[in-house]
Parts: sequence; structure tokens; C-alpha cells
Amino acid sequence: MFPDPKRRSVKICGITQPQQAGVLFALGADAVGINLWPKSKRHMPLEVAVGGLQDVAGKNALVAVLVNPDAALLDAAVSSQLFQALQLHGDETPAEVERLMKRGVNVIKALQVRDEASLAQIGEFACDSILLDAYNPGTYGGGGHAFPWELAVRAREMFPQKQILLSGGLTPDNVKQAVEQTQPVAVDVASGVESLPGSKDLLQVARFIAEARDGWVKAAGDSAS
Ligand SMILES: O=C(O)c1ccccc1N[C@@H]1O[C@H](COP(=O)(O)O)[C@@H](O)[C@H]1O
Repeated sequence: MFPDPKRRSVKICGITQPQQAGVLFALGADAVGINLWPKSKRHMPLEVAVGGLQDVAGKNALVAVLVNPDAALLDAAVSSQLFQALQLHGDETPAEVERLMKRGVNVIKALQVRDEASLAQIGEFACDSILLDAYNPGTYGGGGHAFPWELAVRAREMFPQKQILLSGGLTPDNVKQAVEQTQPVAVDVASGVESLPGSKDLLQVARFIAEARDGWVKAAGDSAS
């Protein structure tokens, strides 16, 4: 299950070669994101995902990233049974999220956050999992922009029942500090661990995972002392 409320997780997002998924799981990724939005630099067509990811999908968490998907893509993604969750990263409404949930789909709603007032939108969505990304009008994600992490801390205080996932501009250099400060249930990275868009740099991925885990360990130590 992703995200698992009982476990802190790292999601590596946006591979363009299906064969990279197994390598990322072997390095310790808890989830791998497959970007089904055709305009993304990290797009993987659903047919390619279905053809190349069956083996890993049975044992690992794959997450489909979608931006304002039409009904046909949504239905095809759900019925492929490849994904443990759908990450809706566009302008999807609370009603659309609820409709999917009624179909038994595990939804992660991504929201761009600009200031404290923008956090109110979290409460409009019925899904348990909310992914916070940087405010960047006219774009949908994957741009490597961070937002003030105090907003993620505030989101957890305002909505303690939600699982808050942190994304936006995370890198091996800043993820430990981000995790320590915000203590999210999961972190998600696309551009911060790449050599080229869609091609993950394995050394950066390994460092990112280790640094994120150190952040959670440090946060647990701080709250125990
Ligand atoms: O990665 C993309 O190309 C992308 C496109 C459209 C929507 C979401 C996308 N990726 C998600 O964006 C955030 C932040 O990415 P980054 O680490 O700042 O590059 C992340 O959740 C990706 O899953």
C-alpha cells in the first residue's frame, strides 16, 4: 500500500524506461511514479507501462501520475491494475476525487501551495493522502521548485487526519532537512535525482533515499529527547 500510514516512504517519480523501475526498487525506493500525462518530459505511455512493468507491479508500489485526465485514460489506468494509487496532479475537483474513491481507487491529490490561506483547499478533498508541491502557476509539476516548508508543517497541524506527502524541488542535498522539519508520511522527487529528464541517476537516487531516511531517524530522535 502506498502511502503506508505506518511507514515512512520514498517515491521516485517519472521514469521513461520501464526497466529502471526494478533498479530503483532494488535501491530501496518504496514507490515509483509513472507519468501518464502526455505533455510531461517524463511521459510513459500507458501501453509501454502495461507491457514493461507487469513483473515489478505485482511486488512493488507503482503510482500513476495524471494531469486532468480524460475519462478514457482514467478508465484505462484503473483497469490496467498496475497502480496502487493514482496521483492527480492537475486541476481535478473534490467531486472528481470522490467519484474515483467510490470506485475503490486510492487517490493522492497533489496541490500547489503558496501561503497559509492556500492550505484550506486540503480540507475540500475526501482522500486521505495529499501531496504538497510548489506554487507555480501555468505548470503542473516536475519543475524542481521548492516551497516554504513551514507550510507543510502547518498543513500537518491543520489536518492531522491527512497523510501529507512532501514534494517540490527535493534533492539529495536538502531532503534530510526537509524531512526533519516537516515529517511527512512520504517524500516524492522527479527532477532532483536525474541526469536527464526521465532518466534517474542511480547514485543520486541512492543518496536521496539514504538522506530521507536519516531525516526521519533524526526527527524521531528529536521528538523522543
Ligand atoms: O515530473 C513531471 O514531469 C510532472 C509533470 C506534471 C505533473 C507532475 C509531475 N511530477 C511531479 O511533480 C512533483 C515535483 O517534482 P520535482 O521533484 O520538483 O521535479 C513530484 O511530485 C512529481 O511526482
